[in-house]
Amino acid sequence: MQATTLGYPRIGRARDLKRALESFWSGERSEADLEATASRLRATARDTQRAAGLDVVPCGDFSLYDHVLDTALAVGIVPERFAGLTGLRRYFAMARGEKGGAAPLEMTKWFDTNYHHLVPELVRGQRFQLSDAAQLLSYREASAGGVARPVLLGPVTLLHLSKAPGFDPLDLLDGLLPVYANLLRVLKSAGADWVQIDEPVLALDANERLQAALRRTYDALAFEQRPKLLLTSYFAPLGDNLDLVATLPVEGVHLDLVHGAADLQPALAKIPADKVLSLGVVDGRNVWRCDLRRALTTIRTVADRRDASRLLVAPSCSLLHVPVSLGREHRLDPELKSWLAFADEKLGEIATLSKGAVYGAGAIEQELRVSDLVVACRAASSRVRNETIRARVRSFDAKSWKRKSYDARATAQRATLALPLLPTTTIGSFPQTDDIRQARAAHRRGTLDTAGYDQAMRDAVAYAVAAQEDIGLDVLVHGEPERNDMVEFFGEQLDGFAVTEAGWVQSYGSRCVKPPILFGDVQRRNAMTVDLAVYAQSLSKKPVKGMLTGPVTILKWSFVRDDQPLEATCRQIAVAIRDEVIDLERAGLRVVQVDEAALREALPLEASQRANFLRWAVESFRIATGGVGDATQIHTHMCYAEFSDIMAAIEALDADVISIEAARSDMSILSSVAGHRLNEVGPGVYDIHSPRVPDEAELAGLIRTAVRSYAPERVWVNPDCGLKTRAWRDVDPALRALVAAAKTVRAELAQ
Ligand SMILES: CN1c2c(nc(N)[nH]c2=O)NC[C@@H]1CNc1ccc(C(=O)N[C@@H](CCC(=O)N[C@@H](CCC(=O)N[C@@H](CCC(=O)O)C(=O)O)C(=O)O)C(=O)O)cc1
Ligand SMILES: N[C@@H](CCS)C(=O)O
Ligand SMILES: [Zn+2]
Repeated sequence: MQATTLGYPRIGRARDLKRALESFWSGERSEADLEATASRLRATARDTQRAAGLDVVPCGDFSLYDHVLDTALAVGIVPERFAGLTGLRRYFAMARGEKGGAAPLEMTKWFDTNYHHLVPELVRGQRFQLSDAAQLLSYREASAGGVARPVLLGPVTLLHLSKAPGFDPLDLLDGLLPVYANLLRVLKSAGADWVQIDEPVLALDANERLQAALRRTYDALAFEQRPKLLLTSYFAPLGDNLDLVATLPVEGVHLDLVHGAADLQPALAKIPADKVLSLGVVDGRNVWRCDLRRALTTIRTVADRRDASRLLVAPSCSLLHVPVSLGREHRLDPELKSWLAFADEKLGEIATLSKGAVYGAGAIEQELRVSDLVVACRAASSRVRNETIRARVRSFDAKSWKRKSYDARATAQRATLALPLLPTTTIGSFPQTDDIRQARAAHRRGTLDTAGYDQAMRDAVAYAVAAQEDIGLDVLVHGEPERNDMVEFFGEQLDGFAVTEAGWVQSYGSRCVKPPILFGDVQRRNAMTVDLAVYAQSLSKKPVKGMLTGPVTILKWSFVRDDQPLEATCRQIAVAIRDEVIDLERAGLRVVQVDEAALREALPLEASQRANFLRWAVESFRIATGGVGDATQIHTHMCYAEFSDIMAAIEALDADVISIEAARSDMSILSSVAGHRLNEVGPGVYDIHSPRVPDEAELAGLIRTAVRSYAPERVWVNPDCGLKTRAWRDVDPALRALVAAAKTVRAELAQ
């Protein structure tokens, strides 16, 4: 029995990677500095995992930006437009774009997580070649001090996640497999005994096309001179893919026994006994301490039937999705803290379980007792349940969210808002400048008092409103300066949530989030956003949008309690947001946006669970937004473009206006939107994830595409997402170009 992980957080304890990347991009630090930080981070990850008692440590799980991009580069998938570039310049151009340069790769969510990966671009007749030695180097680096297992993204998942205009990416599999075979040979000759090959497509519902590709792949890779393969999938049960997995010619299989506990018995029956099983019993997606006794029972069930030398104890998935260490949390309530385990604490749990499995429960008696106590205390804690909240939440039913028809609402809204055709707006946030962040940091440290901080935020709002007036936007926002993050900000104010000091998790590249911890019943104590929204509205005659995060997004981007169905938790958040929407309307705001940026990402991977999820997700949104009058215009926003499969649910949200990401994919989302009654739609025309500043002609072209596929009187013009990551020097010209482009197309339509 050996203890292992599938991957470790890359960003470092103090977000060292973020700082190293951003200073490299700004030209302050050299490539050598960046590589030195990366190498130090990999060494620290290895040392930490070994010191925690892990027997096998993964390598190659580190990435400077994204592991899907790394894999694409390793096999030579480089779009033609980057052909003139090499090395890190090419790498980051593909990841983020360059000013005045080619557009970067698209970015999308890694399965149902808040981690974004880049989308490799394939062409017909795509040639592959082994072109990057990163895996080999990381293996050499890691194996110097102990047993290391290289991690590779599998060929089927790589192709499945890639863009292949007009053809099936899996058609290219035969050309790709020899490159993987070469890579495996190289790793073998460097000494790698095992390679972890991640094929999370196996968490998707079984389909013949993927299954055939997986069969073809692992048959082709079943040659003698290669390392043994540990095939992993995670985030959902293998389900109907289990029969396939059980018969693939690989030497080991990982099971996510947290999200796929139902796989265990069939896996034991079907996976041949001579294969290694990796038992993912520690939750790699959430922050609750593992119920060690329960996990040990699971491991024992397997150990009773299998040779222990062929078992691994592991987290359910890579630890990429949880913060690094609880060691940096000094302000968390001690009771709540005692319930938690971040990545480093999870390493300890894995090592303990492996010890308990080898030497018996007696060898970990102390740890089991503490774990039992935590489980019992959490279940009995008065912090978790509040009957008053529960009674109030139960009182909301379909009557509470019924609004009049869109047509009736639109008439009322047109009368009060008096907007032009193709109204222009933004998604909510304006640049989080150094001044804003420093004011917040000073306030946190106690060197700026609350009055001073509030004034700094009001100044930022005034600046944003004046800028929007000057630029000529039609519906304004206050700019969200007071929000460290669109979810954490609400987590700080709602009962039932706790926030961390340093619980950072990578979202994309150098960008991180600090998901709040939703541990108990949720309610709103006080108005959370009304003051600044009212202040912003007082500065302009144009309508200002109140700005809130929706219940599904708050739920999805928090670490959520696992002691009740998500539906019940989401409803509680919905009622709290409803109170805020109503307060904004009462305070005079005529437009309120309730972002559901995470709705698509929250869609369960298993098709059988989707309808139920979509029902309660839609109900939650409608509870949140259904308390206002007809003339109040409800906007929502989603910054994840893959939603052709949830269009009916998006329609059922019945928002008056929805803004959606579209720019990086050349408005291809419009083909899904057309044919649906989505009321009014704002397909994003400005890709805010890139430092590129779009020009007016490019934006006008995208707006023309939009009005060709959707009735012009229902089209809005806006960026893809919030502007918090950009600088005013870029935002200002980009939004001026956006307003000018809207005017140009408006004039064309009037002819
Ligand atoms: C829309 N997106 C979001 C997602 N998930 C969320 N939870 N929130 C989102 O907005 N998922 C999908 C996308 C992902 N997009 C982004 C975009 C931008 C960021 C980002 O910029 N993150 C920031 C961190 C934001 C934050 O919390 N800032 C704090 C400052 C924290 C800080 O740096 N503190 C310093 C201390 C400073 C001092 O004391 O001197 C420190 O801790 O060292 C704030 O504003 O107060 C980032 O920098 O990565 C994320 C996702
Ligand atoms: N209102 C938020 C939405 C991001 S998804 C923002 O503008 O940053
Ligand atoms: Zn967004």
